[in-house]
Amino acid sequence: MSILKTYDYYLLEEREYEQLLTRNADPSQAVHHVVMEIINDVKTDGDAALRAYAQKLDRVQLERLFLTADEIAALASSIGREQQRALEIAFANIYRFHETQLRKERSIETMPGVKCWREPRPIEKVGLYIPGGSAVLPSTLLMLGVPARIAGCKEIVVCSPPQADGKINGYVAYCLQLLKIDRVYLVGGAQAVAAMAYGTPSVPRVDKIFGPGNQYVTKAKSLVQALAGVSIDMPAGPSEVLVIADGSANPEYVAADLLAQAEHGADSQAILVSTDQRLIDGVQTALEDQLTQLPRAAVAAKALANSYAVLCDNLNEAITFSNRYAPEHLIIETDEWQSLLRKISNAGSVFVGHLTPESAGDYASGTNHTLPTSGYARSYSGVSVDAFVKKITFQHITAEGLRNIGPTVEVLAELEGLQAHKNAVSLRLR
Ligand SMILES: NC(=O)c1ccc[n+]([C@@H]2O[C@H](COP(=O)([O-])OP(=O)(O)OC[C@H]3O[C@@H](n4cnc5c(N)ncnc54)[C@H](O)[C@@H]3O)[C@@H](O)[C@H]2O)c1
Ligand SMILES: N[C@H](CO)Cc1c[nH]c[nH+]1
Ligand SMILES: [Zn+2]
Repeated sequence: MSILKTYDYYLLEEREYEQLLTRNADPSQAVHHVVMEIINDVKTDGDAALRAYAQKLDRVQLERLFLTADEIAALASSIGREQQRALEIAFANIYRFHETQLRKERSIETMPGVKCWREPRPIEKVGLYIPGGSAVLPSTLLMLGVPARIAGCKEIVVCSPPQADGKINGYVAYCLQLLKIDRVYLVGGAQAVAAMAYGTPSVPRVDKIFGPGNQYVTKAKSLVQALAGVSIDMPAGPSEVLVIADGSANPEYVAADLLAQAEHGADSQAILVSTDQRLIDGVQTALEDQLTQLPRAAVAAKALANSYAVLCDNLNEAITFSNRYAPEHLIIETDEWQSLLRKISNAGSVFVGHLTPESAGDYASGTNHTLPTSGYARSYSGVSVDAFVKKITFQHITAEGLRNIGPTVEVLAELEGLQAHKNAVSLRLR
């Protein structure tokens, strides 16, 4: 039995091609309506709405909506040394990769005496959403908290769904300590996004909201961006992977990489694009074997039911398909990977060679795992330090500079009919 339905690239009609590229559509607007109601409730009722949704959606009764530094420290102390060490190494590698992103830019003299430059300034208040529905992801806290710290953000608000005991996971607590964040809000889903967008008596309003999440979280981020005037990092919804593999690939590795994203959630998608039918057959067999070994087999099996394989004639076609799909993660498992890199135009993060599992980037190699999904890799980058700063432009003009640039500005102001603009220059040239 084949787990992945296989399409022949050559036989794809345009409409079918389009359907294969579409994911997480909400045609009945069901998610939209649910999320709109949650946003309105939080906006109107504040903390009371957050408590009610914690009860309804997370099955937890909460008095206080946050944990203090002492409570975080107690939870963090419960985790093992091996796990602490792994989180510390991940923290250090993520820090090392991201700190170079805050490089000072050069000042440019566009004409003699006319100098222009840009300087970054941290976004003052940022909100980080750490998913906690089907799996708790402490790694996501490192992926968001490290660039926020490097950028110098003054206030870092962290929200994550409460566990059944009304607390958070000890690994998340340890990451909070590594990041020197001394409070965490026990709020999940769309209600967390709404709380950070509007503010409630307990949860501070922020200037920009970051973080991945399920379809409710992702929808809430796009809605509050329009309704509350708060910025967001990007649409970072259910995880996706597209693997390009040829006859040189190991089917066991390919199957493992597909399953690694499939186990995130039933709405995840794992796509195999190959030039070799035997490789596709081998991956199907390996998927069957490996799936039975997974604790989250039921979730992964559902995700694979939304997934598929595409058989192409050559690697150029494979890249063309991938560029149109614009995957969150692209893995290239072929000996030819070097010649393909320059042809990649749309992808969140790329993993090349047979020994580069995507899991390395999910946790510890240093790159960021908060990435655009659902085709948004066509126009968005993943999270980086840049996302936590604004870049302000500056300029200084000398007397010589004004003589050089002034006449041009006068002509342009005149042709736009904006006399006051022209005067601001002419007065200084007199
Ligand atoms: N793109 C990325 O960068 C990236 C990174 C990490 C994780 N992810 C994705 O993040 C997602 C995490 O999802 P999750 O569900 O595990 O955690 P989550 O924290 O995003 O969502 C859990 C919350 O969803 C809300 N919710 C659940 N059912 C609801 C309903 N019927 N109506 C309204 N709200 C409801 C609840 O408030 C709950 O607390 C996964 O899809 C994973 O693939 C993406
Ligand atoms: N693959 C996820 C991004 O889509 C990130 C993650 C966190 N933990 C494991 N994986
Ligand atoms: Zn992952």
